[in-house]
Amino acid sequence: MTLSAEVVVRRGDFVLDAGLVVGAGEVLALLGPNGSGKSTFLGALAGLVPVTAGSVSVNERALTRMSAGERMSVPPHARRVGLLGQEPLLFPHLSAMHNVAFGVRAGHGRRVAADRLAEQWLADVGLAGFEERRPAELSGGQQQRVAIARALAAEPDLLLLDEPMASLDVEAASSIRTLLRERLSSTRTTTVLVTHDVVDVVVLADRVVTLERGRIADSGSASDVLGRPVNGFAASLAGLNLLAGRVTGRGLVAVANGHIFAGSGDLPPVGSEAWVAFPRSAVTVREPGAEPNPAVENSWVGTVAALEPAAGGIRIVLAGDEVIAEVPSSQVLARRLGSGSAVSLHVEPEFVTVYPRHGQAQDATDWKRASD
Ligand SMILES: Nc1ncnc2c1ncn2[C@@H]1O[C@H](COP(=O)(O)OP(=O)(O)OP(=O)(O)O)[C@@H](O)[C@H]1O
Repeated sequence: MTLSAEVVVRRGDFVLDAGLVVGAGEVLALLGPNGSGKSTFLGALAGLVPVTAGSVSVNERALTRMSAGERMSVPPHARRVGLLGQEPLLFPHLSAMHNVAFGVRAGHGRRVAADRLAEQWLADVGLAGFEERRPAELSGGQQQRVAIARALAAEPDLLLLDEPMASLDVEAASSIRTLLRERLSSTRTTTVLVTHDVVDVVVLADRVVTLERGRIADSGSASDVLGRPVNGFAASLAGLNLLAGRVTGRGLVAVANGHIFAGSGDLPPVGSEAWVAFPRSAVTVREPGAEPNPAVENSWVGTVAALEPAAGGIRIVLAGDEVIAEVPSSQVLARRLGSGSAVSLHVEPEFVTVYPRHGQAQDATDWKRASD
């Protein structure tokens, strides 16, 4: 089933004005900073949030048509659209099997064999033997498995996933992610997945769209959007620093604060605007006193504004500098770094990617201000 949506939704001062096409069986990840309109978009697709103008259809079936001459919206329960959020929202008084059987009946519109199919679904999500348990007798991860079985058993034309792993611990999230991947590909369910987790994108998504302030900011394959980001949100999700600059020489880009970066990639001509991207983890903190020569690229001095936890170490946030460094905690301890410490930083050119910047009015940190 192919989803086509082009909607305008007004919520107070906020306006969502965005379109999506998701191919049959495709999993599209919808990313964006807090408040960019992801849940509003899912709500519009599910029929839970009123659409001001535009249309939503799945294959040839219109779900919403809002124009000057027509106001039509299929109610949520009649859309054949499944919605699964952070919370499993199971019926507490029903057993796991009856929760799933409810989904089966919703999809098939009849009672026949619902329990048998539900049993099969529970086995498919790794819960054989748990049929008679009520939600309160299941772990959070097991409850989410039941919710996935219930949603997919209804054979929805479109499945909407709103951060389905966000409230699970790392281990449960990982197994639910694997389960979703198997089930979505075997059922070829057209899916829109909202997430803040890069692992969800890498494991589940065929394609990625980023939203910023209610508009589509970028779209493409996961490797395009995360490997060559054009906004700070996607860069941050990918663990990259992203700086806007201008090409000053072959492979050299001067960024806003005057630092020069040498890198490689799809090099635009001298004088044109370019992005400079490099992993936060590729930034090294040098010994104090090893002051950089300002004439040498990729080295600069900063002041530590804050130290934060990061995967595998400590994130160094610099004062008045967009660059973030993620280093092993041993480096921070050895150099006794703390708020206010001066640091000498460096990134090897082999980690620096340069690519053209076409007419993007926003700078890489705009999204932070937008989500404040
Ligand atoms: N019921 C509502 N009434 C009015 N405005 C709302 C309502 N719900 C959300 N908004 C506004 O709509 C905008 C988009 O919110 P939305 O929840 O869609 O963003 P999001 O991208 O899903 O954010 P998050 O990642 O934090 O969940 C925000 O500015 C929010 O304040």
